[in-house]
Amino acid sequence: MNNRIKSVENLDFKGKKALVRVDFNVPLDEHQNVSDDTRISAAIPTIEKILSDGGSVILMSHLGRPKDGPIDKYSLRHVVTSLQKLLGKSVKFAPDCIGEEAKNLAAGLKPGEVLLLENLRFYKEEEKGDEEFSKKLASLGDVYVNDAFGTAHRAHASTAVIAQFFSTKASGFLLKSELENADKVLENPEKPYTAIMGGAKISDKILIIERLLGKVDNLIIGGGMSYTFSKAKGGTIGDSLCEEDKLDFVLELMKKAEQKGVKIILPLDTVISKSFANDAEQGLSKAGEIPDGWMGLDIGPETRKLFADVIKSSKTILWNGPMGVFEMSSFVHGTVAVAEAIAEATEGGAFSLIGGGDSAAAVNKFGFGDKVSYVSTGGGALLEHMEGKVLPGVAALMP
Ligand SMILES: Nc1ncnc2c1ncn2[C@@H]1O[C@H](COP(=O)(O)OP(=O)(O)O)[C@@H](O)[C@H]1O
Ligand SMILES: O=C(OP(=O)(O)O)[C@H](O)COP(=O)(O)O
Repeated sequence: MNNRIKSVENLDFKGKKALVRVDFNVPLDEHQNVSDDTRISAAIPTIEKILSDGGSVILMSHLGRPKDGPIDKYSLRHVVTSLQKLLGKSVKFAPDCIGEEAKNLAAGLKPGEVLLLENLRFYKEEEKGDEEFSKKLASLGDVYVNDAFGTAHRAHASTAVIAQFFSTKASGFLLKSELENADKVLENPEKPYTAIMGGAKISDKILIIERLLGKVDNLIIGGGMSYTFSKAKGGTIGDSLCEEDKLDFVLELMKKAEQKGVKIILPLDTVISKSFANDAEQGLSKAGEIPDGWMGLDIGPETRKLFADVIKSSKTILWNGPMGVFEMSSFVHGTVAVAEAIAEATEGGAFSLIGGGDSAAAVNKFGFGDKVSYVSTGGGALLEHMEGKVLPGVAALMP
């Protein structure tokens, strides 16, 4: 990381109110309980350092992608219990991230106290990087700290624009250590270098793939991402996830990969389902031959073997995005098979880096967290850092 950026470890927060951007975009179960607290626990060292100096902490984050203002499903209130448990102390909650109540709660914070603000994305100004909104948030604290590695690739109000309103700004422990760990791979990746992409954020991550082509030898595409590739190649994909406006882009991407000598490895078969439900009627189809009225929700057994063989012959492995809807027991097998192959490759000496909110949750859920080299809290952020980009959330911390 750029060594001109201040770190919380070199600051004294005594008597200060630190406004800390964290990434508490965590998976919630059907009862709105946190189902994986990796991202919350990863932010604890920074919070504790500020509190132990005699400062107070105002936490701000997004949760999910709300489109039309406040909605209970995406309320950060749902993370309070987990946060309190991990911190071992009570946390105040502001039901709006700006406005009178947030101001009063922030102003009344005593040293050692923690306040969590409601979801920043309940305001469209957050993603737009609106200056006025940033200023209102900034008025809540004296010092700005960014520890939201998972969101550092977004040039949003709370991750980037806000920094200009502070004379003291710093990276948290998590942001710093994530960048340092990723840099170990970035500097000298041993070959063959294989990237594995899956998940559901297709339009974002398809663009990243293009830029990874200059770095990797193999690119495995699974999960929700793969159906756009199938369709672009002329296949039928039923009701599977697809980014229609990226079909031409994907064809270009495959051409570019061939020119660069990068192997793109796509699924051979797909577990299909009549609806997006664990207990719906299920079947198996060849990739690109999914009948109407069905959707692909996991990679099939032939694909699992194909992907595992490539992974096991790799020396550097970068994985973001589950291979299927791993939250439902019927569609876990692809993600488990890939995690197993990565664990085996790692045991044989490969370096494996796995990132993303859901990917980290999957790896932990299936017990592979300590069988891979490093689990990052960032997915898109990790990939963008790995392609050599300075992330906006990091750039904003430079003096
Ligand atoms: N075939 C699929 N159809 C629909 N959703 C999928 C499919 N495969 C994976 N997913 C979903 O992708 C989500 C994770 O995607 P993403 O956010 O891109 O990953 P990460 O958080 O690890 O960066 C999971 O919730 C998973 O259920
Ligand atoms: O979960 C996140 O990214 P990830 O899915 O790439 O790991 C971050 O919280 C960023 O969320 P966003 O992709 O809605 O901006």
